[in-house]
Amino acid sequence: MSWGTDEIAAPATDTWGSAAVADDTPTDNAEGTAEGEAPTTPAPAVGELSKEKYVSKARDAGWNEATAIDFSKYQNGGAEDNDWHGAAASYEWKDEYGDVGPEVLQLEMILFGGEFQMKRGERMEPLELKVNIEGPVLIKPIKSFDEAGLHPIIQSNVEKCGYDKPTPIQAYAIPAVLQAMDVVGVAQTGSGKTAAYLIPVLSRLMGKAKKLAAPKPNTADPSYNPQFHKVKAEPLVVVVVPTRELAIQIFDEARRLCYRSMLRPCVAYGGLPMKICVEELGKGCDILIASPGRLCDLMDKPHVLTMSRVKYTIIDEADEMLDADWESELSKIMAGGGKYI
Ligand SMILES: Nc1ncnc2c1ncn2[C@@H]1O[C@H](COP(=O)(O)OP(=O)(O)OP(=O)(O)O)[C@@H](O)[C@H]1O
Repeated sequence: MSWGTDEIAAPATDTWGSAAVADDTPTDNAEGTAEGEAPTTPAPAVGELSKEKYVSKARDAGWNEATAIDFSKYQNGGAEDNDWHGAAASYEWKDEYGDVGPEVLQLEMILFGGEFQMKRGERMEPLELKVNIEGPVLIKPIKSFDEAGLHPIIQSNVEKCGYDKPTPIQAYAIPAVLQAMDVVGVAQTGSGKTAAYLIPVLSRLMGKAKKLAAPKPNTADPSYNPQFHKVKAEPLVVVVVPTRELAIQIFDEARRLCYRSMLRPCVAYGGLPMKICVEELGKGCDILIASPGRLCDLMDKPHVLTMSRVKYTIIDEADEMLDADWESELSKIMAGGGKYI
């Protein structure tokens, strides 16, 4: 795994943030097909549905929101708040689906309806447009998401998120990642960096997930029993973030973008009961968003997590993560659990 040589920089007057995507599969091309897509009936637009009705149906159907946890039950200390966002509803995959799962309107309301989740950024227009690119290849920016040749399911999820057009960082980073480049992206805060790496990475994995991903249990099946059916988490994508707030925010975006895909996102961050983390990972995990300390703890439990299938490593807030404080954790993570300093 190497650090990026192509740099995308959008100078701004504001706070800065950065994200680095490292791709372990440099020979692949962007996938743009949805062979075997399951036939679906067109759904009414979310806005036309009665939100209350679908959210309440969703709850009846067992889709769980992030729920408060009584930490006194776990007694492992260290937890400062009592929200466990890792158990928030995400798309549950069944073996019998083809490459694309059917729509679940109740979940769609939760993911894209906006009751629980932050969605489309309203202040994208005034974003600074000055862009610097460094690297051997000149990237032609995309002007629309259509132009990017995304997998249809990711394209549809982007539309459901209400993203009309790519932000500057997305216009450059999406085609670069789709062309299997390692990318270092720097842009002002709130400029859509999360989607800038998640969209192309997920799009590239779609269609290949069946081949690449580890088998996962049918958690949607009522007979699912964690004791017997739990698996080892073998993520294809690891996103490392410095704070739990950021981890939760990225997890939310991943839940939306993974809708109707067999890619299952999970989040793990410090301060939360390890027992619950392990339970969630035991349901299978393709996209792992984690804080460095917790990720290293999990890597020390090879029966819970292995990094052997990782294809993409993303370091969010890379400027902060590359600080000396995180050196040993990052060395371990980048070495994939093998030798590290
Ligand atoms: N193309 C787009 N059009 C409209 N809204 C978007 C687009 N891309 C992302 N957003 C929304 O913009 C908001 C900010 O995005 P995001 O959190 O990814 O920014 P960021 O650059 O990662 O910020 P930070 O540096 O604070 O982490 C989010 O609500 C996200 O859903």
